[in-house]
Amino acid sequence: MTNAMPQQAETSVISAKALNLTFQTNDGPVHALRDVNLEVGKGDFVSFIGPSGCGKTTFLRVMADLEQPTSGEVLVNGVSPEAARKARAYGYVFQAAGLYPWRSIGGNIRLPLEIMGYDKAAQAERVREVLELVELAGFENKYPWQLSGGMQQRASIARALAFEADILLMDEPFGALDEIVRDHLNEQLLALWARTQKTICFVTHSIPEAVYLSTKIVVMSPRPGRITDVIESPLPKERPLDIRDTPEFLEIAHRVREGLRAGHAYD
Ligand SMILES: Nc1ncnc2c1ncn2[C@@H]1O[C@H](COP(=O)(O)OP(=O)(O)OP(=O)(O)O)[C@@H](O)[C@H]1O
Repeated sequence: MTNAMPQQAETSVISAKALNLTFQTNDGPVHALRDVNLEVGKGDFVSFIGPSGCGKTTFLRVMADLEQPTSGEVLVNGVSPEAARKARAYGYVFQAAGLYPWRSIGGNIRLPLEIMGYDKAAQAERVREVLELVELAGFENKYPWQLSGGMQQRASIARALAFEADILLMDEPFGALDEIVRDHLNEQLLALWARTQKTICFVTHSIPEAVYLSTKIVVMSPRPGRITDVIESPLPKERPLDIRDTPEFLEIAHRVREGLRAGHAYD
């Protein structure tokens, strides 16, 4: 018997077409994004890597409806970023954990749920679930200052996961952490991604981090901010940390480095 179901075409979760964004500043126009085209499939883990000022954060902010493009189009889940924001299609994790110091960890995670009108029982259930996902079960009543930097960043990820969005936008979430903690969080994030099947857009400055985490690596260069290479990773989904010593890993890292070098102005 043949399967009569048509093969499901890969659905684009993020689709950018001829995207341009120019900031008007007192020193003249800044071309933060120039002719950016990108398709991100469901369940992809996409890293954006490039030197300071190449438009990584701006691109993420366009997806999140925090910046408006000058021209071109971005669709998130097939709709405008504004419609996606209203539908709570994504969670956003910032560079700094950004937890409210006067609220407990549980209170911080509950905040978006309170705003969205989840009832008390559903809030409690969701907080418990996401704290487990980021391995912070039992820390609900602690305050941010009682947690290490890595734990705070995990709590911030838990908050972004709380309202069950399919997309996670992460702007250099581990940039301020030391390498050992960062390695550990990278492992945990991969496990979380595998468990939840989310689509993740992740900004980073680190080549090993981008190669270790991603199914797709987007290399960007500044002035004007544009995409110079998109690498589909041949690495398996199952990735122990020591995969970073394999020839396949080093080959991709080399290609990313070459892409960064080609687009670098050295000024
Ligand atoms: N609101 C703004 N007004 C004017 N210029 C801006 C604004 N936001 C960003 N820019 C400029 O746009 C360019 C891209 O900035 P963006 O923050 O997206 O870069 P980035 O690649 O994320 O950098 P970093 O790695 O340092 O975070 C930079 O030249 C920046 O100075």
